[in-house]
Amino acid sequence: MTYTLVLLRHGESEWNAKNLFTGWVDVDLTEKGRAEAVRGGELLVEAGLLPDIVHTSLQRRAITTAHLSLDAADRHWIPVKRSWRLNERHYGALQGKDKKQTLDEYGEEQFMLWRRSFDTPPPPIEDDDEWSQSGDPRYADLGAEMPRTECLKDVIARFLPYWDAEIVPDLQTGKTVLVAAHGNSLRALVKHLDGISDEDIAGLNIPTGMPLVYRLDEDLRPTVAGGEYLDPEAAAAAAAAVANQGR
Ligand SMILES: O=C(O)[C@H](O)COP(=O)(O)O
Repeated sequence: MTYTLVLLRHGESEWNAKNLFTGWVDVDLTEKGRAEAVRGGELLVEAGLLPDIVHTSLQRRAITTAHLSLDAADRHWIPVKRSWRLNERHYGALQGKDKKQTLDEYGEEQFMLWRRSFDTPPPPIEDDDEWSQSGDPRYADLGAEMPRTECLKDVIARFLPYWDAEIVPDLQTGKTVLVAAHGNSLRALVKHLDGISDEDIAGLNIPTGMPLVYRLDEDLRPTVAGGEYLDPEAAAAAAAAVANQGR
């Protein structure tokens, strides 16, 4: 018995296209991002992988990606669960900043610490910053849990309770589970599934709009390390482009 989990990072967003740090800012998809989402759904059909349930973040780019892919796969009707715990990593005071300008201003080492280190968060965002989520009604119940910056370690800490309580039980009923989320919330999940070290996770990048399939054994260990992209060549090229953002 194996469980089937499909991970899908949202398609290209407006701020991916502009090369801006996004985090919890609720930007939309570009036309290219919408096409990626539709293509993701077509790849699911071609692989015979039809999701029975979908989990998304509370952010438009993941919600719309899930909808467009499932629509293309004629699975627009399946149950959906959403949680802030699947949101992108909160990028703190970097939200809204240009990645290249940030690299030029702070240098390679600091840029990569903020972007890919396991446990160094960017400076926190001020509540009156134009890109703060303070006062956003969708996070009203979070209270003191509402992040103002996060490193990957923080994302893992807020993501794992949702994984254990909501996603694992769905997998264990034999459902094909789609998780439509974000570059860094999916890096948190992949790190957990594959047991990637705190150092090595820095080198892992997740491309937009490319379904990544994990078959998990009964102990929730991947039968193939790293899972399998449905379009591996396109995924490798797109992951390299993510790694090079800011350059
Ligand atoms: O929040 C963002 O800017 C992106 O979704 C992820 O960015 P990163 O690849 O620079 O972490």
